[in-house]
Amino acid sequence: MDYRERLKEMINERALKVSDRPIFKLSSGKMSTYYMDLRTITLDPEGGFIIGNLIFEMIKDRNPDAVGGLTLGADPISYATALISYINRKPIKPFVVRKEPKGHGTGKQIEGNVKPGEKVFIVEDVVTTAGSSLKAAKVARDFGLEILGIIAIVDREEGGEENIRKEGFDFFPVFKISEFLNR
Ligand SMILES: O=P(O)(O)OC[C@H]1O[C@H](OP(=O)(O)OP(=O)(O)O)[C@H](O)[C@@H]1O
Ligand SMILES: O=C(O)c1cc(=O)[nH]c(=O)[nH]1
Repeated sequence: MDYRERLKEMINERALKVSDRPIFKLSSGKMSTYYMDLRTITLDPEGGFIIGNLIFEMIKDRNPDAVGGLTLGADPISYATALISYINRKPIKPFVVRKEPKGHGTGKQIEGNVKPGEKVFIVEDVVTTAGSSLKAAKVARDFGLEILGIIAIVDREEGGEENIRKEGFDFFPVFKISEFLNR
């Protein structure tokens, strides 16, 4: 079984929760009959290894300097991709975008070893409205990073892609929700 197939199996077995009533509250405030708890996979040795490999393969030929996104969902994805990139002798640095600038110390909103002018991909576990990934992309762009695109493990196909493209960013989902659910 290839990495994508195995990841799909893990999502079906572990991450996808479905109800006949809209019991899941989303980040946008909307209620949903299903929820993708991808942290059960991104924060897992096999899941992290597979995701790191899949994303590294997706981005390596664009020669990005770094990969990162909005904490918390993006963090294990960025770290896994960075570790796999190093093993493959093509290091891509991870970075973290805080939800708000740090209130003391450095006052930074972007943590990591990135510098203005570097090329980056923004990563995300789930895209619904894309509010979170666009926040990360805009903070990164304002810092001076060049955004090569936004990558999500799962796109819920609820307008996120349109919102991302409206802002002028490319979007590369690994899966669309229609591969898991008929809605
Ligand atoms: O496309 P959107 O409408 O923005 O929704 C998707 C976002 O919601 C979840 O994060 P959440 O807001 O639960 O925050 P967390 O990562 O801090 O848990 C998920 O990890 C995405 O970041
Ligand atoms: O929209 C969200 O907040 C959201 C949906 C989902 O399926 N999974 C998740 O982690 N967040």
